Amino acid sequence: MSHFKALKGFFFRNKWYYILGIIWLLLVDVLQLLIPEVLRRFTDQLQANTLSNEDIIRYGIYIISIGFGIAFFRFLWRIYIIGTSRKLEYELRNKLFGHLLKLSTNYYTNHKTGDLMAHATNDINAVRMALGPGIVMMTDAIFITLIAITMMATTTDWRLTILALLPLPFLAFTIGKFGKVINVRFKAVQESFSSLTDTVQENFSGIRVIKSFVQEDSEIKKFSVKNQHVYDKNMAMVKLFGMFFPFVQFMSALSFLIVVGYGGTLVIYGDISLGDFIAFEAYLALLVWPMMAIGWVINVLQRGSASMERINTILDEQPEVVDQPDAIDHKDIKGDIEFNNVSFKYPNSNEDALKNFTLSISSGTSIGVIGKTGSGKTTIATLLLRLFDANEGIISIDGNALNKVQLRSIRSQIGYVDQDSFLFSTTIAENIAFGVDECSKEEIIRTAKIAEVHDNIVGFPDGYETFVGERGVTLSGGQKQRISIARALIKKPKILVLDDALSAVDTDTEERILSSLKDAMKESTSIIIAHRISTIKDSDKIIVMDNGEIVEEGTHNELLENRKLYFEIYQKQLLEEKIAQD
Ligand SMILES: Nc1ncnc2c1ncn2[C@@H]1O[C@H](COP(=O)(O)OP(=O)(O)OP(=O)(O)O)[C@@H](O)[C@H]1O
Repeated sequence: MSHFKALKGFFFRNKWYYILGIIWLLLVDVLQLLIPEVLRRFTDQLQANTLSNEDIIRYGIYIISIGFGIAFFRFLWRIYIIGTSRKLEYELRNKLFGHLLKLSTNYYTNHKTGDLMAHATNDINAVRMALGPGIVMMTDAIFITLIAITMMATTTDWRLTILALLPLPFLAFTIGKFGKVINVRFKAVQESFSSLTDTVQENFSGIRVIKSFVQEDSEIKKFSVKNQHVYDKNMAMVKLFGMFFPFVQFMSALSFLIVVGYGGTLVIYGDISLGDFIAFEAYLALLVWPMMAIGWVINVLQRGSASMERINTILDEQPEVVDQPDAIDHKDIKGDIEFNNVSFKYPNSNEDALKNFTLSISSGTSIGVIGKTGSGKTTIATLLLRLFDANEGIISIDGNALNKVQLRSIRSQIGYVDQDSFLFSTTIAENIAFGVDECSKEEIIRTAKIAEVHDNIVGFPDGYETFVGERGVTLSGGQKQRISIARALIKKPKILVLDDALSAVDTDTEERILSSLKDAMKESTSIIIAHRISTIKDSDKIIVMDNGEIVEEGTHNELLENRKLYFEIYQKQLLEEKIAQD
């Protein structure tokens, strides 16, 4: 339970909600416990033949008033306790999401999205259940049990009380055991269902691959197997509950049998009144539910505590890349970039992605980066954005080492277009304006024009208000890339990084984009990573990467004269173009 300590701030802020909620809850219990007393007096008067019409009305009013009081205070405790647990869920979810977004990119390499989603849904829900319904049931069960037993023993007969309660500890113990099995089976149901939803999600996302490989029948079969698994797990649960409820009823019936037998004898011999007998039965009926609840409460609290532990593990996780205390806020980056003897290995890799990498880029110039796949091109951008910190060497902007500058000031002044061109499921306008707090429609259109995507956008039914993704239009790879370029440009970045961002665009459009960019980005430094020579040939300087190192550098013409790797790539691409034209 110590894992809940992390929530002490929340409890402290909301202590009055919990305290008042528990008071309302106890009031409901007191009112419930009054009913047997009313029944006792009513029956005794009935038996003694002293019941008048006014008495009947009076007892009726008591019962209705108690019923009304129970309903009213039950409403209050639900609002105070269950409502507060919903508030806890809301705050915890915000905290977890905010924290997860602050963690470094490496965290996401090592953790599956499905697991993170499970923490954000199942674990938070389990904590809410423990600290809402769990607390209610525990308080309720303890209070009702204590008062009902005291009332039974003091107002009726202590021997009858002991005998009637004999089956109950056994009942509570067996329910606890049942609870454990229920827990295991419930987990199995959840796991099998989560695996089924993963399959469905993957099938829908990969529907084009399934269709083009004619794999519908095989996928349906695989789905069927998983569905059968879910069914089997659910049936195991159904069978367990099928035994659970009759068992509880049988065990509580044993208690009632004892009361009927021994209590009936006590009534016949005049040791207790008929009213005592009726009240006793009513108290006993009130006890069955706490016995059932106690096993459930233990499970809910255990599950909540385990979930809180998992959430705490995430919340204790620290971002790997952070601002140093003396990091400066470098507001007006000029764009001079230096990589000085930089070496870097990804955390879960044995190979250097960059080796002794040294490169100097002056502000306002453009540099083209080309090389084989996996040669370290993207890693240059990754390190410049400080998504990872280099293991050795220094990277600096305008003479300031990157780790001496605040992350926010670096990243906000770099316009990065990544290879995936990921867009959010919202309008095209909102996607373009993603990186800026405010901007005019004209500004959005202006950048879309530079990125040569304006004509495509106005061709969509809702223009700039067209939804992208599942709820809207499906964009071509080239359209996505150009919207991503507009998204980077609208930030008016001091450094622009295009990472293979024109690969899905035809060479004519590419030429137009590059020439518009040249005008728009006169003051900025550009790093253009590409596989096609046409994308980088006009850059002020080109570097050729191989195996994490620069193997050639110079202008397009210089590199062609070198007749090395760059020349080879050029020749190959010329040949490919020729074949394509023929
Ligand atoms: N997150 C990562 N974890 C481990 N290794 C990685 C990671 N990202 C890249 N690598 C490895 O680092 C090396 C350089 O990768 P990088 O993405 O920089 O290459 P690239 O030249 O941009 O390739 P491409 O042209 O295919 O985009 C590769 O060997 C790659 O497998």
